[in-house]
Amino acid sequence: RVPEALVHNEMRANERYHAREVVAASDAVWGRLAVGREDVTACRILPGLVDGDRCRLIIEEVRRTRPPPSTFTMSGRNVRETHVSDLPETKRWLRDELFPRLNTTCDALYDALVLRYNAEYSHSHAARAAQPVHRDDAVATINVALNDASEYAGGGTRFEADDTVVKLARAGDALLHPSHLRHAGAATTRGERWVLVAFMTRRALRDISDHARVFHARAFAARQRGDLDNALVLCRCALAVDSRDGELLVQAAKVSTDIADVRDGTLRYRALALLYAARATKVLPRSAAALHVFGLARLRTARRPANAARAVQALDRALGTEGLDAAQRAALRQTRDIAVRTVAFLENTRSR
Ligand SMILES: O=C(O)CCC(=O)C(=O)O
Ligand SMILES: [Fe+2]
Repeated sequence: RVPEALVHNEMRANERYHAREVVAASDAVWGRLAVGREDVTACRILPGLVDGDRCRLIIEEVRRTRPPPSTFTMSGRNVRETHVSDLPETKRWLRDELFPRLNTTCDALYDALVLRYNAEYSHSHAARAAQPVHRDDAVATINVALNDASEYAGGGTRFEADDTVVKLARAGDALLHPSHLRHAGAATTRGERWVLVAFMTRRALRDISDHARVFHARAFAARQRGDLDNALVLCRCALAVDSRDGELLVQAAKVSTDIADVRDGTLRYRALALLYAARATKVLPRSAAALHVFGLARLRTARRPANAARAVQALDRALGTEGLDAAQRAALRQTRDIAVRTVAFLENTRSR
C-alpha cells in the first residue's frame, strides 16, 4: 500500500507544477475578463443559450475565412476546425457577450474552436468524423451546437464515465461541462455537424481541474525511465483524482505487471495488475489495450484452466476490435497463443 503522506505530497507538488503549466498556457490567450461566481461542477444543458442568427453568422464567418483553417491535433482529417482567434467577429462576441453571460468562476478563455464534423470524409474507422476520448486543458468547457441535430446522424459529446452521449437538438443549445471529465466527439455518420467549443480556465488555479492528466504524464515518464515504484505512486495519485480513467487503469496495470516481472516475483503485484486491468475493461470494454493487459494479467495469475480460458476470451475480443494496426494484431496473437498453450498445460497438469 502506498503511504497516504506520499500521495499527499505528490498532490501538492503536482498542484504547483500544473498551476504553472496552465497559467503559462492561458497567458498566451486573450487576457483577463470579469466574471461571476457560480461554480461549474457537473454537466449542464443550457437550451437556447445562443440565438439562431448568431449561429448562422459564426458558420458564415468560418466559411469565408482565409487562410485555410488551422489544424487541431485531437481530430483526424475528417473533422475540420477553425480557431476562434482567426474569426474576429466571433471572437469579439464570445469574449464580450457569451463568456460574461455564462457567469462561471473562470476568468479566462484558454482557447475556442469551431468544429465541423463531416460524415462524407469517413472512409475507414481510423478516419471517422469523430474525436477520441480526452480531457480539455481547462476548467470548464462550453459546447454550443451551431446547427440542428436533424441535419446529421450520430454526433454528440460522449462522456466516458457513464458512457452517455449528450446530443443537442437545436442550433444555439449548449452543454457546459467540467473540462477534466473524459469525453469524446461521437462519430457523425451522416451529414454535417457544427459546434463551437470554448475552453475556460481560472488564473488562480486553486481547484485545478486536470491533476489526473498531469499525474498520468508523470507516471508514464517514470515508467519510461524504469522508475517503477514512482510510476506506481503517480498512478495511485492520478487514480485518487479520477478512479474511472480507463487509460490510467491500463497504465497502472502495466506498471504493476512490470514490477512483478522485473523485480518482485510474488503474486502481490500480479494480483494488483489483475485488479487494475479488470477495472480498465469495465470502463473501456472495447479497448484493445485494456483487453490485452487484462488477458496478460489473467494469464499470469491463472492457476486453473478456466482462468487461462478467460484470458483467451479477452484476447479474442481485443482481436475483434476495430482499428488495430499490424503490430498490435501481432502482439495480441502472440499473447493469445501463449494463453491457449497455458490452458492446455493447466488441463494436463490437473488431469495427472
Ligand atoms: O464534438 C464534441 O461535442 C466534442 C468536442 C470536444 O470535445 C473538443 O473539441 O474538445
Ligand atoms: Fe473536448
